[in-house]
Amino acid sequence: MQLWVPFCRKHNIEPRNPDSYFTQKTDPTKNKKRPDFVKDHRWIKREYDEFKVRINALPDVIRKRSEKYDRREEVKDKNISRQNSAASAETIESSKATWMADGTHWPGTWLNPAADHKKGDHAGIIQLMSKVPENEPVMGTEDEGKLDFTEVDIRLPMFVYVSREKRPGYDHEKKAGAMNSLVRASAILSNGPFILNLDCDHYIYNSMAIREGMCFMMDRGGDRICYIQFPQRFEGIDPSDRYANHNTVFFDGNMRALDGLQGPVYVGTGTMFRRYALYGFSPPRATEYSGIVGQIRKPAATLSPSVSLEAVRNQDDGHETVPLNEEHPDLNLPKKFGSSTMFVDSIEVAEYQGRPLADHVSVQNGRPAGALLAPRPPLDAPTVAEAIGVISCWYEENTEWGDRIGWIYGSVTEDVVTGYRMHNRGWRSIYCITKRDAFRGTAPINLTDRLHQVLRWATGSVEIFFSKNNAFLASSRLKFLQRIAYLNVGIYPFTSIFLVAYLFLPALCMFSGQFIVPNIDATFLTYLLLMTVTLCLISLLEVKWSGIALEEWWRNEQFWAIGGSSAHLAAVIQGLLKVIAGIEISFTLTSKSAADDEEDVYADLYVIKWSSLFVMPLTICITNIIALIMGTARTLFSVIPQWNKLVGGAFFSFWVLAHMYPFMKGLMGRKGKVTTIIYVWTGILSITVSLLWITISPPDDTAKI
Ligand SMILES: O=c1ccn([C@@H]2O[C@H](COP(=O)(O)OP(=O)(O)O[C@H]3O[C@H](CO)[C@@H](O)[C@H](O)[C@H]3O)[C@@H](O)[C@H]2O)c(=O)[nH]1
Ligand SMILES: [Mn+2]
Repeated sequence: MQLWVPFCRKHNIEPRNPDSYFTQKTDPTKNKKRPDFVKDHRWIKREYDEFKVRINALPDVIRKRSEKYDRREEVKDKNISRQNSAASAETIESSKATWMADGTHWPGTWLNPAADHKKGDHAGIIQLMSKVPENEPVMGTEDEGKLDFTEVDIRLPMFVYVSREKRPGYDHEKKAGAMNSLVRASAILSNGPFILNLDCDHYIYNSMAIREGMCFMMDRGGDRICYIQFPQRFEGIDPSDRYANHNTVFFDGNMRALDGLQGPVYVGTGTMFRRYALYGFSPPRATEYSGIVGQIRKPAATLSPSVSLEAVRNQDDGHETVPLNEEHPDLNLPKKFGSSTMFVDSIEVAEYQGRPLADHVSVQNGRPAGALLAPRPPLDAPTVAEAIGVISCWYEENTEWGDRIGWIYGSVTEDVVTGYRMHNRGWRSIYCITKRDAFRGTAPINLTDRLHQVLRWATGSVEIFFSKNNAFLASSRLKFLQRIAYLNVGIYPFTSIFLVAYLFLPALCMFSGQFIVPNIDATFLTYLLLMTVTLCLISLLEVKWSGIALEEWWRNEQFWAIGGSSAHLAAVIQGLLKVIAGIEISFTLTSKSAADDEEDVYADLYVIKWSSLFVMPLTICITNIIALIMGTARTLFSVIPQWNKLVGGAFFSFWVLAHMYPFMKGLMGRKGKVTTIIYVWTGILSITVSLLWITISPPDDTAKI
C-alpha cells in the first residue's frame, strides 16, 4: 500500500485496483508522460507479483508458525505443571493460539475453529491498518523502496478493518447489520461526512468518482441530497449477455428517468451517502418543497439553521412526531442511537462538515470556507475502545438502529427500503453516470444463480408490498411520480401471474384450434396493429433516449419473460407464505464463478444446477412446442385446413418461444448436451398434455379425417 498508492498518484493510474490494472489488455504506457514510467511500472509489477505470492502463502505460513510456537508453549506449560506438582504426570491441555509474524499472538486458533474464536462466534475486531494521516502533504524521497517519490504526496488515508462481534443466537441482520456497525465505528474513528458503500464483489474503477459525488453534495441545495447512486457495471459477463446481467434497461433507462423525479432508488452498492441522512433526520427546509416533483413552494429564508441537539431530538419521519420524553430530553438520545455519547456527539459534526460551501450569497445552510482545515487528532486508546464498544452484539438493543436509523432491517432487499425511508422524509438522491465507469463488479452468469438472484430481489419487493414500506402508505413528502415508481417496485412481481397466463395462451389456442378471438377481422387487426405500433414506438423512444442498444433491450425483454415466469412467480408464492404462515426466506451470498476453466472464462455460464425455478418456464416451452406440432399436424390432416387460424396461433407461440430462447439454450449446457431430468420432464409433460387433449377434445376429430 505504501508503494502502490504513491505510484498511482505519480502516474495517474486507473483503475487503482492493482489486479484489474495489471490484467488490462491495453498498453500501459498509453497517455503516460513521465520518462521513468516504464521503469516504475516494471518495478511495481514485480513487487505486486511477490506480494500476491506472499498473500497466497499466508494460510500455510501462519499454520506452520503457529504449530511451532504452540509446541513450544506446550512444552513450557508442561514444565511449569511438572514443577508445580511433580507427582501428577497427566498432560495439561494448553490453549492453542494463532501467532503473528511479530511474535505476538492472536487469541484462539482461527485455523481450527473453537468456541469464541470462529466464524459467527467471536469478539469485535478493529485493526488499524494505517493511522490518521498528517494534515499537510508529505513528500516522498528518492529511495522510497526503489521508486522516486520526491514530488509525490505519500500520505495514506486512514484504513481500518472492522469485524463486528458475532455470537450464536444473535440475529446479526446480515448486510444491513454489518453496515450499521460500520457506520457507528467510522463515526467514532473518522466521522467522514460522506460514506461510500461498495459490495464485496465490486471495486473502484474511477478514482475521481467520489469527487464527482461530493460536488453534488456540496453544491448549492446539495444539503438536501441523501445519496448519490452510481450505476452498477459488470465484468466477466458473457459477450452476448444471455441472462441480461448488465441490466442496462434498468441502469440506463429507469434509474436515469428517476433522476428527474426525486431521485434513483438505492440499489445496494456504488452509493455515496450523506452520513447525516443515514441517521434518520429530515432534510433541511423539508417543508418548503411540494408538488409532483418537489418544486420549491416559497422563496426560502436566508437563515442558515444550525443543527443542534434540539433538531436531533425532533428527528422525524415525515410524519410529525412529538419528542418522546419532554421532561428528560437527554434520555431520548441514548434511546435512539444507543449508549455511546461519543457517537451522539459526532452527529452534529458530521452534519456541519457535509454542508455546502458558503461561497455565494444564495447558498443556504452553508459552511464557511476553511472550516474543515483543522488538523485531526491522532486516535487514542479510549477512542478505539469506544469503537469496539459500538460494534458489540448488544449495542443496538432497545435502540432505533435498523428500525428508523441506518440500514433498515427485516428485508432481503434492505437497500430499496433504506433508500425509500430517506425519500419518504423528503430527501432527494442523484444518479451519477461518470464517463469512465465509477465502479465495477461481478455478477452470477449461470442460469440457476441468476434466477436465484432475481428471486431474492422479487421476494424483497413482495415483502415491501406487504409491509409498512408500501408506497401506498407513504408520507406527503414522497412526490407523486416517485411514489408511483416505488409502487411499481412493490408490485412488479405480481404481474407474473398475468404473464404466465399469456405465455400459455398461444398454446391453448393451438390445442383448441381456436384463435384468441373467434374471428380475425379488420377491426381486430387494426387494434392489434395500433397497439403493437404504439408499444414499439414507446420502446424505440426509450431506447433512443437512454442510448442502450437494441440487442440489450431485447435481452431485457427475454429475461423479463424468463424471470417473470419463474422467479417472480416463486417470489409471490414465497412472499405470501411469509405473510400468511410466517415462513422465512434466507439470504445467501450469490455464488460467483464456480467453474475454473483456464480456456473459457465464461465456463460458469454453462453450469447447470437443477432448480425448481425451471419447472414453469420449461413447462411453457414444452407446451408451446407440442402445441406448434399438434396444431400444424391437425391443420395438415384436416379436410378443410384453416391455415389462417393456425398462422395466428403459431405466430404468438413462436413469439413466446423467442422470448424463452436463452432459457432453452441455457438448459442445453455447453455442447448442446441435455440433462436427463429435462428429458424426463419433457416426457412427462408430453404425455400429460396429450392425455389432456384427448380428454378435452376426444378423437372424433380424427373420425372426420
Ligand atoms: O450476509 C450477508 C450477505 C451479503 N452481504 C453483502 O451484501 C452484498 C450483496 O450480496 P450479493 O450476493 O453480491 O448479492 P447481489 O444480488 O449481487 O446484490 C444486490 O442486491 C442486494 C439486495 O438483495 C444488495 O444488498 C446488493 O448491494 C446488490 O448489489 C455482498 O457483496 C456483501 O458485501 C453481507 O454483508 N452479509
Ligand atoms: Mn453482487
